[in-house]
Amino acid sequence: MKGDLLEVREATVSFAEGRPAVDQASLSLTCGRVTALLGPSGSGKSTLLRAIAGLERLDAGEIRFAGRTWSGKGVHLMPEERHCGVVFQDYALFPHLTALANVAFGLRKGSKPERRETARARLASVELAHKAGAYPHELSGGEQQRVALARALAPSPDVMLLDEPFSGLDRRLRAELRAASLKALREADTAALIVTHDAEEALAVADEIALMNAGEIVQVGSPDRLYLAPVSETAARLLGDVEVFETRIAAGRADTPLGAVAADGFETGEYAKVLLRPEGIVIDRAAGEGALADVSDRQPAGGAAILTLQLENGRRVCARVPVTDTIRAGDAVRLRLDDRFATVVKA
Ligand SMILES: Nc1ncnc2c1ncn2[C@@H]1O[C@H](COP(=O)(O)OP(=O)(O)OP(=O)(O)O)[C@@H](O)[C@H]1O
Repeated sequence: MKGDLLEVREATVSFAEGRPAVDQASLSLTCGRVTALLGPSGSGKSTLLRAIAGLERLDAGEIRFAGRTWSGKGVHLMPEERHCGVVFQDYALFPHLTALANVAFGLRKGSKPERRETARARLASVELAHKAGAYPHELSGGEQQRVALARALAPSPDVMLLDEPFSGLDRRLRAELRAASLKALREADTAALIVTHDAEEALAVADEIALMNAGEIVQVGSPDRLYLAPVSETAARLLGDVEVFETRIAAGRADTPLGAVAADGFETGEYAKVLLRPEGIVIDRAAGEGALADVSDRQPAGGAAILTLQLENGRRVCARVPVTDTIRAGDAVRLRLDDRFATVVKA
């Protein structure tokens, strides 16, 4: 129901000696919202998802939904008691059942005709009503994944957990499947968690992103906030390109070769890092103000071009300009920073 919360509090899962696979991770999921769990391979994303689904036990911490403990001290509800829908990357459809029968399979409530009706509605919600009678081998990869989604959504779960659901598909199909899935998830009003290692995908699908690294949740927030105000260099790099300038705070400001950034909450003399997104590098023609730089390279990137710029002190930075921009390799330019794209964090 709208507003219900799934709360993961300091959840820890260990498989062996040493660092736990999930290390005191905290996260909240809200019904009607999609959260992306983004992190590199091996960071613990699947393990956390499996713990929420009840497929892994917690060593510490707890998982609660709408105030009821699912996992915690002395409590471990079985997966079927959690009312979670799970979609894995490999679809796992029953090969001998039609698309409709696959979707109807997990339904327990209602008469047989009612269950068929619910299954039909779910297939329609992923735009596959016309494939109800097809067997999995007669469906494309993207269609199979949509059937898997419809099957997981059919019993109207409180929580939907999707582990890399769009990988293994080509770019165009991925985008289509993503749009269809998001529509179905939002209509279903469930709390959805989508695991991905693809930053672009996380930015595209999520109302909220949780960044995971080495078992820990390092930051949670809206895509814009995470892009513009990362809490650390690690968090910044998980979501996209960033230039990092090591600096020392003086008079409430952090200096970089491209200009200063306000550094509230830091002491004078403290070491810090300025994290600057590529969009925050402003390029002026050589006559303007700012740090002098040579354009050492220009690479096309679709509608944009990536410039490599060498500052007088030898430091290189990369910036994006529209493909229509006439700056070329060999040009001399001036650079300054737009502090809306800069954040100061502890060194
Ligand atoms: N059943 C298991 N037994 C032992 N170690 C495991 C088990 N499952 C996961 N691990 C380990 O836990 C760590 C986290 O794995 P996990 O699969 O959760 O990461 P991930 O972020 O989902 O990675 P990927 O994106 O590659 O799927 C890894 O070091 C992995 O080797």
